Amino acid sequence: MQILKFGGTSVGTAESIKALIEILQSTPEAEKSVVVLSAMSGVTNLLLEMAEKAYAGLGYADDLKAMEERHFGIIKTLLPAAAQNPVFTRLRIYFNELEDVLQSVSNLKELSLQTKDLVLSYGERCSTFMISHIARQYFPDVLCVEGSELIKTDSNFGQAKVNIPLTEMLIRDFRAANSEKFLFVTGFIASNELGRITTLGRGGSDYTAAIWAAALDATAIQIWTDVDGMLTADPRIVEKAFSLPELSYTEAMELSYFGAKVIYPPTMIPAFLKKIPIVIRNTFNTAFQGTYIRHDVGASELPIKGISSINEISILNLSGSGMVGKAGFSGRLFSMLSREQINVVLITQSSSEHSITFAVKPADAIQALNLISKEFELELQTKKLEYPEVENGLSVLAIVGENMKRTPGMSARLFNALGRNGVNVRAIAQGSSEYNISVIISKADLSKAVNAVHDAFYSQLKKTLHVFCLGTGNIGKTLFSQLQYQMPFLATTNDLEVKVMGISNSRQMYFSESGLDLSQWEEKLANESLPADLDLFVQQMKAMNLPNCVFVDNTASPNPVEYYEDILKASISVVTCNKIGNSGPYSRYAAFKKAARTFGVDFYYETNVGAGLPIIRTLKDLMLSGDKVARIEAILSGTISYIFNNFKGDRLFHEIVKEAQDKGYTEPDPRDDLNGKDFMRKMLILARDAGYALEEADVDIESMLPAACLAAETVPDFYAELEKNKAYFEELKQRAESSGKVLRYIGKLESGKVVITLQMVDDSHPFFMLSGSDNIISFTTDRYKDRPLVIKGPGAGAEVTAAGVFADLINVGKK
Ligand SMILES: NC(=O)C1=CN([C@@H]2O[C@H](COP(=O)(O)OP(=O)(O)OC[C@H]3O[C@@H](n4cnc5c(N)ncnc54)[C@H](O)[C@@H]3O)[C@@H](O)[C@H]2O)C=CC1
Ligand SMILES: N[C@@H](CC=O)C(=O)O
Ligand code: NA
Repeated sequence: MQILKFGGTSVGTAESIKALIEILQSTPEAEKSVVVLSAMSGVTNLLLEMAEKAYAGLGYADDLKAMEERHFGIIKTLLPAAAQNPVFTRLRIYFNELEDVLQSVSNLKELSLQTKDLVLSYGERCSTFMISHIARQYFPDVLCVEGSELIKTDSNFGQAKVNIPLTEMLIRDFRAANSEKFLFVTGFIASNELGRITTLGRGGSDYTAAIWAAALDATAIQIWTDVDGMLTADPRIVEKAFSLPELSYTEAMELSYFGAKVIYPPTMIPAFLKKIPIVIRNTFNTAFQGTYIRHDVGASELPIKGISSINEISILNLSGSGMVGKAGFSGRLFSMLSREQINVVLITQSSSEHSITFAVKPADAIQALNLISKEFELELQTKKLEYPEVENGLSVLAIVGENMKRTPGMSARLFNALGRNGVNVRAIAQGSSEYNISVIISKADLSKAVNAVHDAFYSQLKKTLHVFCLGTGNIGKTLFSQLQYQMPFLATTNDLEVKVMGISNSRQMYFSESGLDLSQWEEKLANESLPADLDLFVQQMKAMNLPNCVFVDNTASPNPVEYYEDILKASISVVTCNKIGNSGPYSRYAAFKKAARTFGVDFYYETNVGAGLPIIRTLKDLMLSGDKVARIEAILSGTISYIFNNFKGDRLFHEIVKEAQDKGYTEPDPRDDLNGKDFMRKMLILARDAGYALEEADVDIESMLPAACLAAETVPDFYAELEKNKAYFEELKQRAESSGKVLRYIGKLESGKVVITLQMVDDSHPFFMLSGSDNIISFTTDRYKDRPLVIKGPGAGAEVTAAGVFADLINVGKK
């Protein structure tokens, strides 16, 4: 025998009532079960409003009419004409009674809790009578039951306490006397010893179901609602929240305590005591098999069951020497609050006993403050206690699950996710049951925090990186197409999803609420963009306050660099291929590193040296493991490498430079390659990463260009000068070729000094054999002393560079 309870939305429309009937029809032995019904959705609130209007002397006739019409509409739609009359008649009686009650409220200007309960009772009475009659069309022995007569309570109207033994006896007797009937029972309402209507408070119809289940030893309670059971988090906050197949009672309790509104577990206690399983089902999606809440849950793969949250909370902090070692202090505090019906949501106490922090609903905060002022007047006056202050604008986030008890590292995972996302934790509480760890955080961070924590715990889901990209040139656009192409691969092999939330070039910027469709970035920028404004771009990125957020700089501009430190300090990781940041003043380079370390985010710039080649990463690993770099020798200009590798036979120097530019090897301004500046930047960055605090002026560059080329004021002038000086380049080439050598532009770091020189090397030199845009780097270190560690490969070009940026992004995502 089961109890089936249908909530307000499940009885709210003709469609949903049809669905309810279908559910009953497909329930095996439905007639043996008991159906408990709520009022039609919105009706309870409407009744309350009518009562209040009557009390205020305002008109309520329209509302009453609307309520009547809603019910009558259902009757006309779902009952054949011949069956309608008795239902109309009964409901008219109810509406007349209700009108009389409201009229007296209006006349007497008196609205007691008792009267309110009476007014509210018409919601369940109307819906249950009506639906039981509709059900009669399909089931022969339906009986509508005024549940209020069987559930006996005290006279605490609005939140009456049930006399369980008496109620259970009445229910059992009633059932025995009607054993052949299919019972449809009003939820929520009960009566006191005088037979006056009372109500059961929050979650009242669930409570009715649980009471009936316990009284009749039901095998299960089905709670039919309008969502897919209990979810891992509030789906309005977390898009990826998913339905839980199974929970223990305790987990359901903990989860619902903060938030999850599907059921109100305290009402389930009668079922809990008798170990009756509860299943939450969706009237509008019967394919969903339900969330089971039961005593004997199986082992779960999930590290936690869910994340619950309270959007708005206030905290009070009480501190002072008067508390230390004072037995009974907290007892006095909390019993006083409970006496005054102030619900304390969470408590933390420092082990020094010097302070207690507790959280309450914002509406209770001022009252709590006043009560404390009174209760501890003496202690406050004698300064044994500090005057407490209320802090508002806070939220609670809690992770819940029985598995936490057995698994170490759960809190580490929670705090790591919060820390990396710059969520400051104001207070922490862990239930001694270890089923729940709660943190108090700023309300502005709640959504980011819940999403970040959800990503951190449910690793079987894709983690989402929220990315903001500057630059849509050579590298930027290649990155977008790689991202777009690799999206499915990322999802399957890396459990990662990359959402580009904002893009900008130097002219326009565009933000997306839900992540940009990368096949449309050009149209979006062209048609739906704002004028580019870097300041605003960064502001907006911060304001969106998204979890796992990354800023990507694919420009060659000094401007974005000004924001890196600030961005890192906002707990947003930075990935950059722009070398200007790391090769500027050393103090700024150091500040980036420090900000990333302090705020627990990543600052990745692999492509600053050798494009996608793993140079920065390799050097970092060497340094991390305590190795010392004695010497670095390298060819790090892909452009110059390409030029020297192709400057052969009768080819002209300036033509090959143009070719390198067309192939995307050069900087946006190719002069930056040929004048050695780009190479200088790379050597400087390497030297700094190797532990040398060098500045640009410390790098000695031998120019490979005649002075006139270096002086060219524009890029076209530069090309013209290169052409004019073709004899110079020709002579260089001849000299090298005639001695069986090749031209190489080589950087060297040794003893803390960096030099970049133009050399001619023969085939005995390790840098002799290069082709295309190859870079080569050799590290001589304490460990790689006799034979250096060498990395070689294409060191320029859009594909390899964008791929390096991409890899940096993925590495941020992996954390
Ligand atoms: N080409 C290569 O092989 C490699 C290039 N890089 C670096 O990649 C970066 C980008 O190079 P390219 O894509 O070739 O340059 P590009 O000139 O093709 O594109 C630069 C983009 O940045 C945008 N931009 C400039 N200032 C901006 C600002 N203040 N705000 C927003 N957007 C701005 C421009 O509108 C353009 O979309 C450079 O820093 C370069 O050093 C790094 C490694 C290798
Ligand atoms: N312009 C650069 C590209 C890589 O940083 C080069 O030619 O090496
Ligand atoms: Na690299």
